[in-house]
Amino acid sequence: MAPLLTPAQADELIRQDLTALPCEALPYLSALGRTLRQSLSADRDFPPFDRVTMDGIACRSSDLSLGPLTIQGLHPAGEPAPAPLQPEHCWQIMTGAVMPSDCDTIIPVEELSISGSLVTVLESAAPTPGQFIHHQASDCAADTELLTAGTVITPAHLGLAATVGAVELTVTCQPHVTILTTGDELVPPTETPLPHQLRQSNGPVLLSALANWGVNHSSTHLHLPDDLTRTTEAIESALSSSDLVLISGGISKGKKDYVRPALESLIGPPTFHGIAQRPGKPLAYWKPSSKNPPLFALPGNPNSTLTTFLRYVRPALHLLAGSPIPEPITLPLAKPLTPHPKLTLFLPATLESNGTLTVHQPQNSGDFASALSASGFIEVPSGEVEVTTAAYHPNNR
Ligand SMILES: Nc1nc2c(c(=O)[nH]1)N[C@H]1C(S)=C(S)[C@@H](COP(=O)(O)OP(=O)(O)OC[C@H]3O[C@@H](n4cnc5c(N)ncnc54)[C@H](O)[C@@H]3O)O[C@H]1N2
Ligand code: MOO
Repeated sequence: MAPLLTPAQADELIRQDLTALPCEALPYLSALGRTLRQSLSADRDFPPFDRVTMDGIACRSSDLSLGPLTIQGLHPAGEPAPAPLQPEHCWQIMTGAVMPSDCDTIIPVEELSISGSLVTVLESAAPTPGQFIHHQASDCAADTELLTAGTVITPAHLGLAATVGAVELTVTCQPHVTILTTGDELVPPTETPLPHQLRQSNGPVLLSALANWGVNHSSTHLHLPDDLTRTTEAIESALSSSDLVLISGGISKGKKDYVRPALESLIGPPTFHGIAQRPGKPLAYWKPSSKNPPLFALPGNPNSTLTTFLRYVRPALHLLAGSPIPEPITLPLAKPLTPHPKLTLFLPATLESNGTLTVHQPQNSGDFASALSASGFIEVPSGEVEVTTAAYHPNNR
């Protein structure tokens, strides 16, 4: 193995070669979680008219000192602006209605005494002219850009798309991801393993980690025996049919670790192999070329596969989607922690309600149970001095 990189050096090598996949147009309701590749602007002023914000009456403030007002009629939401208001009259008005242009004050129904068609303002009320009016264009003027390309679409964004009538959205195509897992010792989760066997779990973890990303229907998974020919054939086929290839296992120094030899025979040496980190030290990466899409060979220990997916593949998915990579957040640790002298540590952690991080120290990279209750993981660079804060990567992004 060549000298080990730092995580930051690996990030640089991964990030310099990845660009966004092509776009497609989708009905807006199918675009949740996808990356927007157009901007969205207000098609009109918002609100588009002076909008009433309380149920009550609309009147002229100058009429209020003259005694009870007479109700001229009802002016609900969804009606065009009403006829001119007669002197000493008012409109019974509803939230969402167009503010009549000859009125200046809204008084909520709670501050009124209504008897037949006569309305008296309660003595306890002190209406101010202009109150309870959401003025036209006060949220934004027509043509204001509200969402930029690169936005990952949330329900609130779809609400905006509906509001501005953007019923078709240009988004990034989903990547077709091929997942290959390796290992003679692994049997399908549906089978009962012999004493020397284990059930295969990294395939399901990667499939569902991608599904969390909305990459549901375009990922495939194949489990391979420890066999060079089978491994080479499966990788060759994956390279020709995928936007991204993820391989788990078979990338260390074992006699039956065939992933690197297979890839070297197909596309040459990796961009890097080995990062000074735990877990995930034997991570290897082949950058995209005319012969291959980007390919990550994730170390097979379950913690190593999941952590290297979250730490390295997830940012790569952001780049392929054309969305910005979320930065980790530096937060205080519930207890100080001693770094490793040579390796960056990734440790499962839970963000507590008081804003501190409780760290779950795994026994080893095969100890998947320690991560089960974690909300994310922390990244602790190598060093000699105890640390009291750490960079936190939440799982859910
Ligand atoms: N001489 C050395 N040996 C090892 C080194 C090293 O630097 N020198 N690195 C160790 C580290 S760190 C890791 S991590 C592992 C990674 O090795 P591989 O990527 O080749 O992974 P495998 O050997 O195939 O499997 C490791 C472990 O994980 C289990 N596994 C694998 N795939 C799955 C799966 N799909 N589902 C569930 N469990 C899986 C497998 O049974 C093994 O127990 O290498 C160390 N060795
Ligand atoms: O670094 Mo490995 O990923 O610890 O088991």
